Amino acid sequence: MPGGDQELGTYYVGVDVGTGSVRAALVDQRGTLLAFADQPINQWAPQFNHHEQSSEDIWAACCIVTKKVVQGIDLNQIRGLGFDATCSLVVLDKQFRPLPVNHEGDSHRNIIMWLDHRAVSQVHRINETKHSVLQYVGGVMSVEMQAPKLLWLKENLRETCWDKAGHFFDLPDFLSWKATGVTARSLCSLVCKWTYSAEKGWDDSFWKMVGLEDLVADNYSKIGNQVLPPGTSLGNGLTPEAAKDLGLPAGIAVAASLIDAHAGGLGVIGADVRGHGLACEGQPVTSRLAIICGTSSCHMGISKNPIFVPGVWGPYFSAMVPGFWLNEGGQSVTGKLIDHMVQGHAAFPELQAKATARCQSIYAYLNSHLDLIKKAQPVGFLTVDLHVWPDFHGNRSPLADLTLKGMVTGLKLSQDLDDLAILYLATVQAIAFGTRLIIEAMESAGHSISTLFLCGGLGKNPLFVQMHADITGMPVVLSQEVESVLVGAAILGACASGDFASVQEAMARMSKVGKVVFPRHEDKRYYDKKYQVFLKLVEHQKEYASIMKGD
Ligand SMILES: Nc1ncnc2c1ncn2[C@@H]1O[C@H](COP(=O)(O)OP(=O)(O)O)[C@@H](O)[C@H]1O
Ligand SMILES: O=C(CO)[C@H](O)[C@H](O)COP(=O)(O)O
Repeated sequence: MPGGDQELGTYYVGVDVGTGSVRAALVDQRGTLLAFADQPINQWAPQFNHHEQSSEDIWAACCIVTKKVVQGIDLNQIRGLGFDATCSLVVLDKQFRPLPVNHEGDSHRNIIMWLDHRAVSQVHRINETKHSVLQYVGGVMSVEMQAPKLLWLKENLRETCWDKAGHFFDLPDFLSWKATGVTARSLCSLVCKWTYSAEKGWDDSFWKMVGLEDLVADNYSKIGNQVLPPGTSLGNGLTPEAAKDLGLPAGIAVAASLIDAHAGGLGVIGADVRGHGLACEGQPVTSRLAIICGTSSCHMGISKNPIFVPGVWGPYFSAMVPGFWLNEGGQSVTGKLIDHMVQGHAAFPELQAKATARCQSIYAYLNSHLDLIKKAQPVGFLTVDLHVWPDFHGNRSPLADLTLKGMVTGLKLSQDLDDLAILYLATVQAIAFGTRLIIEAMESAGHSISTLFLCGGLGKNPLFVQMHADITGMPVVLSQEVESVLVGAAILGACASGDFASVQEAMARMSKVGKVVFPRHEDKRYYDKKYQVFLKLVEHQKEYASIMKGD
């Protein structure tokens, strides 16, 4: 059990690999960040819907940020290291060298990213099998999961990739292997993205039915036949080679990893909420929904018994909080959608110039511009005649329809900064309405949610947070540490070190409430009307598709 003085001199390193950058933090036993560093990472999009990265680039970025956060620290005070990452697919050959996942044969690009939608035909065929494992991914497998991507590689890059492959890793597991030499996979990645069951293991019949029987033949050695709960200490800890790369002592405990959204969930969901006037105070932790909002948004709700929510991933046993089932709703592009809408507008250069002149981020500038133009009315009312449907990259939850597209209605001929600001507001609102739709689906299946715990890059945007509160009608809790995903990664390191008896204990000690944003109930009628329009948009989109399909 950690004690007062010991707490001050004991640190963990958390490393978070997001879509756009790698971040690291030095975190103490109270969950306070003492140092933070980040480093952008490369992405390639060689064709539409293909998104690739490099495991060598990502490891190099992990090394840069880790070295930075431990500078000037007595390294003996670091007790554990935890990684989280996006659920992207890393491909290595039998000697653990990168293999190309592209027609160009560029082996540097050996990662098919999570948001890659190349395997559309493969996922359709997988879903047509109606195999029972699909019950545990919301009834429909997503093109963003690993089975369709593996099938795509087998069908499209047989000689250059599939036949030579020795190891297919989820990115979080690649990182823990790189740090320790241990190829064991995390229960989190295998359960959430690879159809593994925490209770029954792999289902041979699924892999045979979808045409990936070769993975069964060698007892799943390429995709993982040793599976450990997140936070378990791996092998003999950090290898001397990885220790040199990262600037850390060899032998320190390294944890079995988590997917990034799940690390965010650990970083926020277990906080002590007493004294904040929240409905979840004194209620089970199952009344909390963690929302991790970066490039995408992930909605993580837990339950004591399995809850089957059509179109919402899961239920996954012990994939985030041990002993609890997890349902994971999601929106494939949120931060990326806001960036896309803003950067693609004709007034973007003007916005950039004005924000730079004021030394503000473009989003801080847009938020203050909206405050100027709203006059006496609430800011959200500026979009009375402008509505957005946000599925520019398909719908992950709860419609589970990757064919859906984005929609905007209410456009005018002007293209000035006011228009840009209002379009940005309507996009933020559309994402919040998408969250409301996911919450409604989870509640009608049996969840009972009263409070949102929001983190990720979009948690730094006060407008995004307020709109989530107003549109869902629920309070939004922000953590004391903005970089809560890194707190989640550090919690893994803390568990691996043995300093905490359980993930739950580490969560309770290390996640802390910061600010609470309450909904403006007086605006409810307006948002209820906008929600009606929101639902009509998708109904109409489906009608258009059906008209165009008809004779
Ligand atoms: N200070 C900020 N203000 C407003 N939005 C922000 C800010 N920082 C990041 N974002 C938004 O957050 C998104 C990235 O979040 P992040 O958690 O870093 O993503 P990822 O983990 O996917 O790399 C960006 O797309 C951007 O829209
Ligand atoms: O599928 C996911 C989690 O299960 C995430 O959407 C994916 O990992 C990307 O995360 P981020 O938006 O933070 O980059």
